[in-house]
Amino acid sequence: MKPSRLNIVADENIPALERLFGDLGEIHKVSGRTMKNSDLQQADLLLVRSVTPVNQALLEQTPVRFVGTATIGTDHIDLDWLANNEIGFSSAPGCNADAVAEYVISNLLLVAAEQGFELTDKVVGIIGVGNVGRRLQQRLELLGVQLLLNDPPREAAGEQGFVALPSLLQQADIICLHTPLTKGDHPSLHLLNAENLELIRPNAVLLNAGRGPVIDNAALLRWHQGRADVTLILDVWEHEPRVDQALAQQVRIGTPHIAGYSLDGKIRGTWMLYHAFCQHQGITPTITLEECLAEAGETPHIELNGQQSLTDIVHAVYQPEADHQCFMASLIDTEAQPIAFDQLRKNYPVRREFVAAELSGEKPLKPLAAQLSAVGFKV
Ligand SMILES: NC(=O)C1=CN([C@@H]2O[C@H](COP(=O)(O)OP(=O)(O)OC[C@H]3O[C@@H](n4cnc5c(N)ncnc54)[C@H](O)[C@@H]3O)[C@@H](O)[C@H]2O)C=CC1
Ligand SMILES: O=C(O)C(=O)[C@H](O)COP(=O)(O)O
Repeated sequence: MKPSRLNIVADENIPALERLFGDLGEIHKVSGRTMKNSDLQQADLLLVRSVTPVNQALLEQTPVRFVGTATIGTDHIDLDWLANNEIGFSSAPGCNADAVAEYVISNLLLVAAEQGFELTDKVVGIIGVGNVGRRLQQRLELLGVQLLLNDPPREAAGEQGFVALPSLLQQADIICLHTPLTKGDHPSLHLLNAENLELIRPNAVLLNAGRGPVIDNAALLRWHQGRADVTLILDVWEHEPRVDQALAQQVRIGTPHIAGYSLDGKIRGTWMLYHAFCQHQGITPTITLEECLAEAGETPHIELNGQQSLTDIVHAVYQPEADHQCFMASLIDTEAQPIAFDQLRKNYPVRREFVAAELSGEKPLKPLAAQLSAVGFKV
């Protein structure tokens, strides 16, 4: 006999679960990393994050009728199996795209300050111009940064304005990877590899906040051992939660797959699943995204005094160095490292998006006001 309330199994690291799904059913929280078929024997609805492979092994002979992943990426989901078994599905496209764009901007401003250059004197190459890449493009363009874009699937669909990957690698001073992990047309697995890493220009910055296996990590390590002039910023790792210790020692900034971890982005992800599930069930959603975000709390307050630079203000909201230091400390015990990786993610401090920051004090003058607005602050 079907229970009158839904049985919902959810990754314990999904925020706002009770707020959004509490009225729809009983929520059973489990570890996403170790979730198994036996956890789902009563489940009608399954809510996951990126660390749970959702496939036949997990779902066969369970009553699950709808799967939601509170993530942009879907490489952990066997979409064909879900479709063939008439199981409803939703991801959360774009939910944390602003967070990733802000992660990139914070990191680039950090490296620019350290190495004494201006972003406006550099060419930034964006590989993968979807929700994340496009938002990064828009913000950098407004800052006056020169861009090169690479996105073969969009180009094949008739969109204009792209360059081929080898040209981008040869010409860009800063390379940002934002492709999904795909294996079909235009596969992105090992998109950067031993052969084309050689094209990267001296003193470049290479940042990956897409998926780890988009760069062949073994090739990256070998290549970088002879190319220490290139600054590496890695948020994602080929075999995470296991991180290649030697590669981690080569990076300027290393983080445990948290580029998208703004509280805003995470709540938006859960809300998008709530909305999609309501639609699937023919229920009218009663909770708005704005209500949920208003309950997020902990808004950053920044008192402007006329002395701060764009970098100071951006870093008052998000400074990647702290994440990097925690990440490096998590590598010390090699055996416990994968567990520490997940712990850092589970206990990630509240990080808000730039738009949530409240600026008070001296009104910023041009050009700072324009720069703040370009990167996403409400000025
Ligand atoms: N580090 C993190 O915390 C996060 C990582 N991600 C990753 O970033 C990826 C991108 O996110 P979105 O921009 O929102 O996805 P999206 O689906 O909106 O855009 C992806 C873009 O990449 C392009 N693309 C696909 N294959 C390509 C290839 N071989 N070469 C160049 N471009 C290619 C697509 O045409 C599309 O325009 C996600 O799939 C996810 O894997 C997303 C959010 C957070
Ligand atoms: O949205 C995506 O795609 C991501 O990569 C997420 O930010 C990853 O977060 P988890 O789902 O692994 O918590």
